[in-house]
This record gives sequence, C-alpha cells and structure tokens, in this order.
Amino acid sequence: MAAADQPKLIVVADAEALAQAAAERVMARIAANPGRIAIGLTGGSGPKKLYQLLGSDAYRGKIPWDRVHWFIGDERFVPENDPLNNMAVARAAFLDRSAPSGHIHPIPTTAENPDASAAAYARELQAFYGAESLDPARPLFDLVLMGAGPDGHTASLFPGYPEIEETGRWVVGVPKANVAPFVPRVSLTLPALASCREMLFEIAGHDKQPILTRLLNGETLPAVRARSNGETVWLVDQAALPEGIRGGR
Ligand SMILES: O=C1O[C@H](COP(=O)(O)O)[C@@H](O)[C@H](O)[C@H]1O
Repeated sequence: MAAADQPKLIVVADAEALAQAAAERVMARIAANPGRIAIGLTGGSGPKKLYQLLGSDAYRGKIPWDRVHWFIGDERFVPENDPLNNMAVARAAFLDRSAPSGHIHPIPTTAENPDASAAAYARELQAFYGAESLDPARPLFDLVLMGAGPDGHTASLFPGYPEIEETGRWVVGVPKANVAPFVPRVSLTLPALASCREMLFEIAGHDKQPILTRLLNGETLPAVRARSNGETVWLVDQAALPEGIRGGR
C-alpha cells in the first residue's frame, strides 16, 4: 500500500447529503471486498445520521451482515449501556437490530482502568487480524470512520497529549479528556487507525466551521495527523466550510 496521501476533500450540500454520501462509501468498501470486512466506527455527533441510515430499510437489506465486523476507534470509559458510550450509540442506531453479536466488537469498559481496557482491546484486534504487528500490505480495517472535535482531536487523541505520539501500541488508555465529556477514554493510536483502506472523516454543521478552518490551514492537530495508509477522505458540508470558500468547491 502507498504512503499516506493528502486527504481528498469532498463537499456536499448539508448533513443529510453527507450521511447519504458516507453510507454510499460504506457500501462501496463492502462491495470491494468479497471476504471478511472490518469497519472501525466512531463516536460523537458526526456519524449519528449515517448510523440511522445504515439501520434504515434502504440499507439494512443490502449489507452482508455475516461478513462485516464492527469495531470502534475510541471509547469513553463508562459502562457499555451509558448514553455516553460510543458503541452504545451505534448499537442502538443500527447494530443490535442486524449484526450478529459476535461481529460487534466494543472496547470493554469493565476492565479495572483504561489501560487494562486498551490492552484487552489490542489483544482482540490482534486476534482478529492474526498478527501482533501490522503489515502495511494487509490493512487491519477496510474502512475507519472519524470525526474532528472542537480542539482538533480525533478518536480520543487530543492535541498535545502523549497518546498522539504513540507508535508501538495499537490501543492506549487516555486518563483525561481535553473536551467534554471529561471522562477517561480508550483510543486506537495513529498507526492502528492508519492501517485501513480508507479513513473517512465526517465534518458537518456551522459549529465545525472554526475547527475545519484550522484543519484546512494545515495546523498539526490530531485530525490532520490522522491519515490512512490508503485513502483519506474529508467529507464536509457547506455549513462547516470557512466563509471564503463556501459554495466554491
Ligand atoms: O469525544 C469524541 O469526539 C470526537 C469528535 O466528536 P464530535 O461530536 O465533536 O464531532 C469523536 O470522533 C470521538 O469518537 C468521540 O469519542
């Protein structure tokens, strides 16, 4: 697989169009792989409409549920049924209704602390992958979904925090968050997230305009440093674009 390329920017009209475009990219990645598929989900506000779409009749019947495994890129260290739990949101929106339970891979939050949870999830990912080190020619994920927080964090990798520099471990405990909710986190690291055929950011809404402006200016924030070893796509809507380029892309 080639070295990480620049992200491809795709601008759509609004949040509905963005969810639709994201759903089509999910389906395209599934169609591209006739074997076992691994998708890394994300939390936060970005993917909620996409998850509703994947749970709708229009998509449910088209997804080969027996071939797709669903992971999560980061988790809040709260019980698995807590509304703040990222995988709980995905489960409620679409997974629980359709995915075999053995194909849903939450980050365990019953471990004694975030580090223990991270170590357990790394073992689970390595067992699934069949190796303890990542082969650049054989990505861990077909697709990884990502968001960008107001401080430029992605997954639970916060600017200036040591976890963003991790190069060895696949998953790390994050003792404290930089933004709400201020609960400890568990996050995949940049190398683990990079091991994918496609990394897809969803950035929508006027609230995201300040951070998208910084990302487009190339500030070395986690959401800019996160790149796929394959294709990286920033899917954004008009409302999130900086004023100067709105309507112009
Ligand atoms: O806390 C988190 O934040 C990021 C960004 O979420 P957003 O709501 O600001 O769009 C998200 O990608 C991550 O999964 C989540 O845990």
